[in-house]
Amino acid sequence: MKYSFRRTQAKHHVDVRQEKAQGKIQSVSQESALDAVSSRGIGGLIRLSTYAQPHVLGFALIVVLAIIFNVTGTLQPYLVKVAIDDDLSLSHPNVHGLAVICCVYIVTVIVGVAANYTQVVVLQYIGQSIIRSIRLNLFQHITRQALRFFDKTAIGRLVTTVSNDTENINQFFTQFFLSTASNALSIIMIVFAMYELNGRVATYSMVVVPIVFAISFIFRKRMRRAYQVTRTRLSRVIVFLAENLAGIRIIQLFRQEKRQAGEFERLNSSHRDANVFEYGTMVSFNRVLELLANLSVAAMIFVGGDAVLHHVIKFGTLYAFISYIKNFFAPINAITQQWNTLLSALVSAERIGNVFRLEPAIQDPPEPIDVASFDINARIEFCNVFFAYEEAQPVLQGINFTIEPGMFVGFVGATGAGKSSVMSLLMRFYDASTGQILIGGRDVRDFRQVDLHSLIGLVQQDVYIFSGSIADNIRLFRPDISDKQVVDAAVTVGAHRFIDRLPNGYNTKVYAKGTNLSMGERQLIAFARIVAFNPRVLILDEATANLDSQTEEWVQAGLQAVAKSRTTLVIAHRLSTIRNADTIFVMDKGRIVEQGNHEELLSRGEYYATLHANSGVSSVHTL
Ligand SMILES: Nc1ncnc2c1ncn2[C@@H]1O[C@H](COP(=O)(O)OP(=O)(O)OP(=O)(O)O)[C@@H](O)[C@H]1O
Repeated sequence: MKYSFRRTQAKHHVDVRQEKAQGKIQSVSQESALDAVSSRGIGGLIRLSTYAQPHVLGFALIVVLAIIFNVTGTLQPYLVKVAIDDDLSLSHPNVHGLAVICCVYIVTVIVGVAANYTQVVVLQYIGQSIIRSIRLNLFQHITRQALRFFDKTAIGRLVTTVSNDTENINQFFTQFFLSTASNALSIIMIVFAMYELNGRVATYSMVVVPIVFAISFIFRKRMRRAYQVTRTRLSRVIVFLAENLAGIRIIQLFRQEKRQAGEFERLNSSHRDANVFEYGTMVSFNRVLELLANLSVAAMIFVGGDAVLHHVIKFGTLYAFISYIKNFFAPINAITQQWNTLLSALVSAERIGNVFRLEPAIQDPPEPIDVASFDINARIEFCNVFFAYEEAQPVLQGINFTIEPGMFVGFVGATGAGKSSVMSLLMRFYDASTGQILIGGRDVRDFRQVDLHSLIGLVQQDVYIFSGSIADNIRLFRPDISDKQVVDAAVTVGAHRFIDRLPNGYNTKVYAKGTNLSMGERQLIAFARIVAFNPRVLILDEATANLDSQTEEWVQAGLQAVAKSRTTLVIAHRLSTIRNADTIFVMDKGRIVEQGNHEELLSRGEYYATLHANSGVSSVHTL
């Protein structure tokens, strides 16, 4: 394919301008809290360096190895100089001296290679250990966040932080740290060696230093900008990919593949252009430095050659100078190439810091109830509860009810009436704006979240199945739930029938999200999970999908089995599910508008009776 860097460069500039105009490249003030980056600050990196503290000895070893590597590298041209000036230039060349220098040279090469190898391996180990700890802490911190956080945050954004941003920190410790320390040392040693050989010629050589600085200064700004644009565009590609893969069914159902592929292509092309521009800028910088290095060598051949002819320096010294000048540019080039590594580490450290700074919106109380010594009778009370996800959009408006231990109650109402929100508050996924929610007479905010969630089991409409075996999915990877308990739970809810027929029974592998199981089978596994975990309260958000009559019968029987001996709250989409409920709460626009058992509500002839009349022909949701 014919490729034009200039064209890409021009396109890149146009894209950047357009994106700025459209506000896609956001200023810090416009970005979300998670993306806010103060590009110059090194605070984030300093805070993350606490993860490097346990490896101080390892870093010390790396510094020693870097010194050894550089000393051997600097010695080599000097050894050649000694061989030329002291052994070869004599009227009778000193063959024994040459042999000694040859041996010493080989030793320096072997020692240098060994030091470099050990240095890289140790550094990789340290870098990977650091990111392992950061990733683990990030994962734990993210999973502690309240649901409200996940409502508003793109999952792709979090995936990028845990995968890419931590990798950038690794590169900082492994590449930037090693390269900068080692190359800086190399420059110092080369300058030292040059002045040792001949101060005047060394001073002439230093003329290039300000030129190198000027070139670096000019390119630095361009490289930084190019780098930031590339990262922003890569982040967009990842977020787009994550969201589209998560919603792939919908995309396929609505035949949006082509449109989404077009959008993905646009994002990818824009990332490619930014990347090509970034590399183009970097390569131009490298080539300019290389040109300067070669011009310096040419100048040295002329100036140094003249000095040799006038016996100011020896030929071997000229050889050493030429080698040192070439070697002088290599570390400068390497250091400037690390500029991007530093930049990305700075940005990533800030982004990681932004995640760590998030305070979970739902916090455990300082002195939680000791559930082990508290006999919870599982009475549930809502006392004048008001709630809104967004201010000014009330979702629950003065909810009051009491559910006695062991009761089976149903919640019905049109879509958006607030049924699921009631359950979310009971599970303390969110906190009520005002009012109180009590379990066994104790406020839900007085429990540790982990205790509350072991008291209340939740089966949602869309049962989540993890990749693993059926048994793993019933015990949810908890090793203390034995195989017998798993089978007993499945038998209790009637899931054993279908599991037993599978080729590998309880060890049958299921795909992530349970795509190789039917809706009813997933429901039964979710019921078995509840029995295995044995919570005191069960919340069931009944599946809306139509099950065949046989599976529906099994699911109903399963539900009766789990509901036995525990308080059960069912959000019913089919009124048949709650026909026998002790009480039914009928909700409308965030309020409980009716309450009673099936017969009482029917005889009243109001909202529930209308729902019932319509439920024969259509779903409750259509009201
Ligand atoms: N995470 C959320 N963020 C913002 N608003 C939400 C959120 N979840 C629900 N809502 C809004 O709160 C209101 C009540 O929703 P809720 O899910 O509790 O209703 P529901 O009765 O359970 O409906 P359905 O039967 O369709 O599940 C709706 O207007 C909905 O748009």
